[in-house]
Amino acid sequence: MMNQYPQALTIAGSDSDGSAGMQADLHTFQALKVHGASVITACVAGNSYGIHDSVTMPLSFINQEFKDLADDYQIRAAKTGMLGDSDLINTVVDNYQQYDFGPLVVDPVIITKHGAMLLEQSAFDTLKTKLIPLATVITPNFYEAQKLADMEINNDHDMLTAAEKLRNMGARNVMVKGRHDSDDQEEVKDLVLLENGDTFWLTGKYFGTDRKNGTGDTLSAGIAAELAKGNSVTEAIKVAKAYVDRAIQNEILVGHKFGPINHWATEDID
Ligand SMILES: Nc1ncnc2c1ncn2[C@@H]1O[C@H](COP(=O)(O)OP(=O)(O)O)[C@@H](O)[C@H]1O
Ligand SMILES: Cc1ncc(COP(=O)(O)OP(=O)(O)O)c(N)n1
Repeated sequence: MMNQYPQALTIAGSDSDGSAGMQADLHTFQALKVHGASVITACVAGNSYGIHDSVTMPLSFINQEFKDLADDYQIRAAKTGMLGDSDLINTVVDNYQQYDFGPLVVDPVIITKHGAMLLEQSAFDTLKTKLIPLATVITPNFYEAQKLADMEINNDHDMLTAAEKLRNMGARNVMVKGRHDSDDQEEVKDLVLLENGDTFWLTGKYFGTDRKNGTGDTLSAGIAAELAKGNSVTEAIKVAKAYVDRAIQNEILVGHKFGPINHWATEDID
């Protein structure tokens, strides 16, 4: 009998150095034993020193990618990553509403941890009003949560308020990722607000390294992979978080500066 693997979809940008974007998503799908399909929205040219150029895909091409997958594959969950501008978001939303690709994890990619803008400011409203209401889970980082909730986050209570604001925009479950920008900190704390109003915190040891590109993409792809297997949102988030933790804490030497996390970490340790 042929092996069967659940199928998941990443709707994201390509990152040429393989550290983030769609490449990180596909590494994650592979490691978590899910077949990864992709709708490519944009391409960025870059390496471990930074991003140097980007282009977006023609909207007609994106429509065709969706159609071809819907015609043939059985996608059980999807995630969005870099969407670039308002037209792209609208195209993704229209296609997602037309086809059945299962639960949707929205990683509201706005800016990389090294400061490259990956979403036009003029698209923030479209993101909030069109895409967020489709999210089964949304995974903003600290900066994105502040931008989307239009508030400053200074403490745990603020994180919860921001999560509630995002849920009021229509996201069913929200994971607000905590700060990790100071070598003085000992832990990182992410907050999860579930559809039923329950909350829990995920804490992990802060790991000081330059080799941590793609953490957010990996986390959201991990959640999508586990949802494609039929796991609950809570289980999916916990598995994805554990995967990212291992990938950060077992550095690999790829690139000369800000390198990728380690997608072999679970294999190497087990
Ligand atoms: N240096 C670090 N040490 C430990 N955990 C980290 C570190 N950096 C990020 N994480 C974790 O990685 C996950 C992805 O978050 P984050 O890096 O904030 O996303 P993004 O790439 O979207 O900015 C979160 O669970 C976060 O807590
Ligand atoms: C094409 C592309 N998409 C997304 C990112 C950002 O990746 P993310 O994992 O959200 O953030 P970093 O950890 O890389 O900052 C990217 N760089 N390229």
